[in-house]
Amino acid sequence: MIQFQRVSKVYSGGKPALQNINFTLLPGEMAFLTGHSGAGKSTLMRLICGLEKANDGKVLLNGIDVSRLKRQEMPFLRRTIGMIFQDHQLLMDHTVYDNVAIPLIILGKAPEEIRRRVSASLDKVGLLNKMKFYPIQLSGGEQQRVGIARAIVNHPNVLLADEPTGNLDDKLSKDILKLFEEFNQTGVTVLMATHNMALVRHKQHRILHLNQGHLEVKN
Ligand SMILES: Nc1ncnc2c1ncn2[C@@H]1O[C@H](COP(=O)(O)OP(=O)(O)OP(=O)(O)O)[C@@H](O)[C@H]1O
Repeated sequence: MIQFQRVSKVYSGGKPALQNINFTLLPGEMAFLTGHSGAGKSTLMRLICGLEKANDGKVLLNGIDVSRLKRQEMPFLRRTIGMIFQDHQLLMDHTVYDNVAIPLIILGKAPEEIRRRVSASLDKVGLLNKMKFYPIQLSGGEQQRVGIARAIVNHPNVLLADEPTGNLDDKLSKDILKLFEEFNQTGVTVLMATHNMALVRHKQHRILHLNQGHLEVKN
């Protein structure tokens, strides 16, 4: 579950990026986070995973106040979250397999478990046959799917995706969205930021709309 209680964020020297944000995303819920460029979408995502701290209010993730966690407690929090970025942040000098394996290597998992989980993740995103490729040998959509496989390899119960379809055409964007919906159907809480209203318009999921740092919850 993700809960924001009267959350505000101001970057030093700037105007408020988020003002008095209140919402709850229930376990297993899926929602879109929309808004114009600079509305505060990335800031909100970064607050959930502890990459930024709120100036005011509480950000609760599975009941834990993220803004009060100590630096050394952060890795425990991050294990429960899968993060996907627009620019996917893959290591270009590592194979697809290695990129997906990284979170598990960091956690010190046994090689056999790593093999099993990486294969399962790559299978889910349809890239099992490309595990030995390097990211440069893949299309933009495939690279994005490697980033998704890496985000789900540790079985997170929350998936945060910040403009995951930003660089992709309509067909690929719909494919990626379908993938998130499939994860959501297995009980994963999903929050996906996008400025692509056409992509989300006919979907049933809740829309959290940011307008200059203020939240307007639609439907
Ligand atoms: N590290 C930072 N330091 C100072 N100001 C920042 C920082 N990051 C974001 N901002 C400012 O906070 C506001 C919200 O930015 P944010 O990146 O959260 O918006 P966004 O909705 O994700 O935009 P986009 O769709 O363009 O990615 C903007 O005014 C931005 O300039």
